[in-house]
Amino acid sequence: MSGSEESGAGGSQTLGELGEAGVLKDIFATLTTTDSVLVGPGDDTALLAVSGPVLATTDAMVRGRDWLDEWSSAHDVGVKVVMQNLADLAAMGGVGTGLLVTLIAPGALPARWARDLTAGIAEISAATGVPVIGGDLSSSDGAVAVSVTALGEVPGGRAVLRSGAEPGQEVAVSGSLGRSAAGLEVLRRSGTDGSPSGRHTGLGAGPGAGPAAGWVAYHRRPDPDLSQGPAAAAAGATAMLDVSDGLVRDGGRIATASTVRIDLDEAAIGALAEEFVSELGSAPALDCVLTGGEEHSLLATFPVGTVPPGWTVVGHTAEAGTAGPGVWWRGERTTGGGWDHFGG
Ligand SMILES: Nc1ncnc2c1ncn2[C@@H]1O[C@H](COP(=O)(O)OP(=O)(O)OP(=O)(O)O)[C@@H](O)[C@H]1O
Ligand SMILES: Cc1ncc(C[n+]2csc(CCOP(=O)(O)O)c2C)c(N)n1
Ligand SMILES: [Mg+2]
Repeated sequence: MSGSEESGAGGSQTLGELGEAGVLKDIFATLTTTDSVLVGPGDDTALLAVSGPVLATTDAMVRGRDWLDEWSSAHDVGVKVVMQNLADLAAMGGVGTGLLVTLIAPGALPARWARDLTAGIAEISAATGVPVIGGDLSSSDGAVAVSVTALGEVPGGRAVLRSGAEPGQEVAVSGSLGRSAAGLEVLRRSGTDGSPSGRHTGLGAGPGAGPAAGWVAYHRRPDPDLSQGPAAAAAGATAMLDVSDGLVRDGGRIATASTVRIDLDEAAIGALAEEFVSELGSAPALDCVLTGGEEHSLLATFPVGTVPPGWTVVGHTAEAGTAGPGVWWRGERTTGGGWDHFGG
């Protein structure tokens, strides 16, 4: 949001100086709406017209845990935290109807950062047609956290749960795997010491050139094809989720919820890893595909022969058997890897 970064009341102002009303005024000025928003931001609650069952999900990002200021701009964080939520809606076969945004930050935070965050949120909101309908502000002694709650609906009328997979079905992914993790790895290798190569410039995709720059850009602002959620539901997907914590960990969630075994296809996974091999090496490349989080591509199961166009088959389901539900790779159950906020 280059425009408002330069406009407004000076570039060095803090949230404390702007005050709550000032911050809200800035935020409201950037927002767009839709016909189903009967009352938008500014009252005690929003009022939404809905025509059926409502999807509800929430996802938060915390500075130092989910992003580093050296690697991601506030605009990146805004885009990403909304996309995480919209991907969860898509993973049910749904689309968004409204977003609630909470910002918790110290008074010393530059107002420019909050404006840039809001610009990122407003940009993805406008691009996807999902309006911000409200939110909350609170302060902290230093932590910065952004939480988004998304409401949605299921256009096809059938929400796709994690629990519907059956033995003998195909397991497929709607887009890339490992790009966000590869981008994070490129950023890690470039360092966080403030050197020019490790700094977010806000201009290009960041460190590296060619494909690596694309992975970094994807890590900062994931761009999964959200339309594949409703498309998969319409095609008869039996189970679905978005890959936020890694193929193995998230695949395990479908396996457990559905009581099936998922066998990953070595050739298909190897082909997806190929993109990363020359830059990262073979083992890290494979690791990105198997355990990389924050991708937000959709992972779904389909009866054989019904996988929709644009999806890549990465495995199949089988009876859980005496070993129980789980994900199998190269003939063995795999449990390790993937993201866990508390390290489990
Ligand atoms: N603090 C909480 N209180 C109540 N329910 C929670 C809480 N945290 C998570 N859940 C629920 O647990 C389930 C798993 O949450 P999780 O955040 O892992 O979702 P996910 O879709 O697997 O991951 P992601 O949020 O990265 O997309 C969800 O149904 C979520 O609503
Ligand atoms: C500085 C920094 N370190 C690590 C990561 C990686 N990371 C953070 S949360 C997450 C999984 C999804 O979380 P959730 O399940 O809450 O949506 C991953 C893979 C990052 N983005 N930035
Ligand atoms: Mg999810």
